[in-house]
Amino acid sequence: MVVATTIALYASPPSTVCSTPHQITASCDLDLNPRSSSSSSSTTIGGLSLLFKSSSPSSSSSASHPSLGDELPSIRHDRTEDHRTTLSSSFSYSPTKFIASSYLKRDHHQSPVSVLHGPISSNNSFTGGGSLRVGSSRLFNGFIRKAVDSCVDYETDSVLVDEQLPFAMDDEGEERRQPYARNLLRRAQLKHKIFEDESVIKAFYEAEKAHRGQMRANGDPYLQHCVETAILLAEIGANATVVIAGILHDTLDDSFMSYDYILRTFGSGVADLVEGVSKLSQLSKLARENNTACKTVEADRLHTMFLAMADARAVLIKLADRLHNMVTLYALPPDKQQRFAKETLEIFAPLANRLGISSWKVELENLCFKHLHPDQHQEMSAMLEDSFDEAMITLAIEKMEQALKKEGISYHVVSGRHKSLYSIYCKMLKKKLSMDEIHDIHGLRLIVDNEKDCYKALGVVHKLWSEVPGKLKDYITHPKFNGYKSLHTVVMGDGTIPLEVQIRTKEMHLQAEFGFAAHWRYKEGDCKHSSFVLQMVEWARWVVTWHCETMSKDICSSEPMCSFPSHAEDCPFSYKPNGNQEGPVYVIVIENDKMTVQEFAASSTVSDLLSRAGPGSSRWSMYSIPEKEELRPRLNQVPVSDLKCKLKMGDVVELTPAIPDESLTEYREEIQRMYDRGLAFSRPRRAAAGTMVGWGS
Ligand SMILES: Nc1nc2c(ncn2[C@@H]2O[C@H](COP(=O)(O)OP(=O)(O)OP(=O)(O)O)[C@@H](O)[C@H]2O)c(=O)[nH]1
Ligand SMILES: Nc1ncnc2c1ncn2[C@@H]1O[C@H](COP(=O)(O)OP(=O)(O)OP(=O)(O)O)[C@@H](O)[C@H]1O
Repeated sequence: MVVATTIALYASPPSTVCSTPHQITASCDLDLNPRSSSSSSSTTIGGLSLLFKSSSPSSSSSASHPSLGDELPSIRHDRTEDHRTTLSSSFSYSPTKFIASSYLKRDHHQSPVSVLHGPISSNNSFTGGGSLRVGSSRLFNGFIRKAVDSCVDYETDSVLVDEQLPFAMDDEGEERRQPYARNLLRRAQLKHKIFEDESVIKAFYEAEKAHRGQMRANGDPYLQHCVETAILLAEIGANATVVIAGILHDTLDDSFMSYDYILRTFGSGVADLVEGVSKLSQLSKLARENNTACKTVEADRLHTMFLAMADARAVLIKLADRLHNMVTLYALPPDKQQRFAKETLEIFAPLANRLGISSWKVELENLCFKHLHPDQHQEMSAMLEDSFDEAMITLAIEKMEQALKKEGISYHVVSGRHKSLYSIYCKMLKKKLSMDEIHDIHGLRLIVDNEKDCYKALGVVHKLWSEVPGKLKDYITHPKFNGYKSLHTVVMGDGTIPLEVQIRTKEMHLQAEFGFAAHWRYKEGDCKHSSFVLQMVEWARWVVTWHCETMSKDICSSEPMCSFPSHAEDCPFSYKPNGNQEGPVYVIVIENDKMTVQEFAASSTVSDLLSRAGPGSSRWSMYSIPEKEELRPRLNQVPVSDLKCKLKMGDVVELTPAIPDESLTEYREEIQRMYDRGLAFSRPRRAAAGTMVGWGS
């Protein structure tokens, strides 16, 4: 059965809600009525809202987002009834968003990457059928194409998708042998057409073989985790390469499967991504074991390192992996739950935020909150279950639309959101407020054409609802220090619930989502990010956004609505992977079982690192290293053989590898000899002899 899939992107805030699995989308022209025979789900990415609308005779369920978590069991979907829910029974949490947009009326000749676009029609976009449509929009031909050239494997994608597979499928035989696997695959296929892709099916059976017999702590077959991870990726619009890498993401670490095998079977695009995820997993494990994430500076470096050292898509896979692990965290012992939740809150939720995948960020944060502060979580969930008023937001959007039309004010998007549980909790703590004093639990955002319309629309809002005195903020006349512009007001919505309304133009909105006043920076508070970090984040967001763009069958003649504000030719935030060699490198240094994340200037070498470690802190001389490999510092687990070797982002340098007990005497002697030479080297340098291997500094 062919399922037509439409991907729509809206300029709306990332969705945040914790009381309901329903997404409600209001629209003037398109049939986005949740009760119609189409099903849809939304998520946000790159600050964009993505609406996946899938019209299929079988999709009879109401519009719903695939839900995650188990905040509010009373509204849990029956997984047998709703094929949009994820496979695990513990999933029920879902963000909600309310969007009404005159953009829905726009034709489909638009680049889906633009932040303020309406829906992009894209039949079969999940099948990856046809080659990837790189360069189909001017915007894409320009900056993004250049920026991602070196890291996105669109060639590989198209090969995978278009050509005959270089292997014989034996899935029928496999199916007979592993009926549970067949069921798992069928259910994944019901959720996403991409799971009907031959290469994805092949990956599924490879993963099944690789993980056969392995079980998760919650009793599920391991394969289930691989599929759930891939489903999460498919849900944000990932293409076959990423979904395949998602299915195989644990094979390098947890099975017999080798990089070479993945390379031969699926190509370098998939193999490199799986390797990237494996490296991220190792780093994250190191950080977790060393509590590194608790230290702000180091956590910050880790965020940047994650984005910089791997293709941003590997980070996406790692995030999906972590999200599913968080959903099933209940199955681990309490101390592990705490460690994982802490690390997720400190590393992965901010990463999701930086990448603009707010629905994942919200889900991760709420799950962490639940594990780290179960009492507060429960108390707040109960309170919010009463106070969240979904219908009020839908109604308010409708009223606003009607009033704007009546006044002849054209608008682009009216969107609404509930504030997430965790966000409310943080705001209460930060501002020492009670829940009643938080006035933006319910919020609307209106995006209009020009500044004049902002003020006109404000008048409309104040006519519709009564203004809460003292809450009007005119950041247009008086922009914030970071350049943030918008009008904010709080009104009493229908009933007694306050409603925050933000009104801005497209340009102001782009500034608020990306660039200097970007929401992720606002949320990270006072951190002073170097321009390198800012560029890295913007670049990673672009890679991710670009990646989604390729998912949609863009129309070649599409004219970008407005270009990304911070990525003009001379934009200081435009990260150029090849051009910008000046950024620092972050390296993990392990010495005496202590891990630090250190920053080095670009082009620094192992020798620079050793000299920083200093003679007192390490037994290595910066000029020479022992002949015995076991005694050498290790760079990414390999004994260093060249002190001039350049450090790369994310390298792991072990200064004090474990020495086997039985050889201690022998090693001590060698260390002593090395010290003697090291001292000699601090005077005029001479060639190392005997057991030493000499390297120039
Ligand atoms: N992207 C971005 N959004 C911002 C920024 N500053 C404020 N906002 C948005 O505007 C909302 C309210 O900000 P303000 O009106 O300044 O309110 P406040 O005094 O900080 O706090 P409350 O009034 O308690 O919400 C925030 O919840 C954000 O959604 C910014 O610098 N960047
Ligand atoms: N009034 C609103 N209408 C629509 N979306 C909003 C509104 N206010 C914030 N958002 C968006 O909701 C998402 C979640 O934001 P969140 O509620 O966590 O923080 P915030 O309200 O922006 O900031 P703070 O917690 O400091 O008040 C963000 O993408 C934000 O841009």
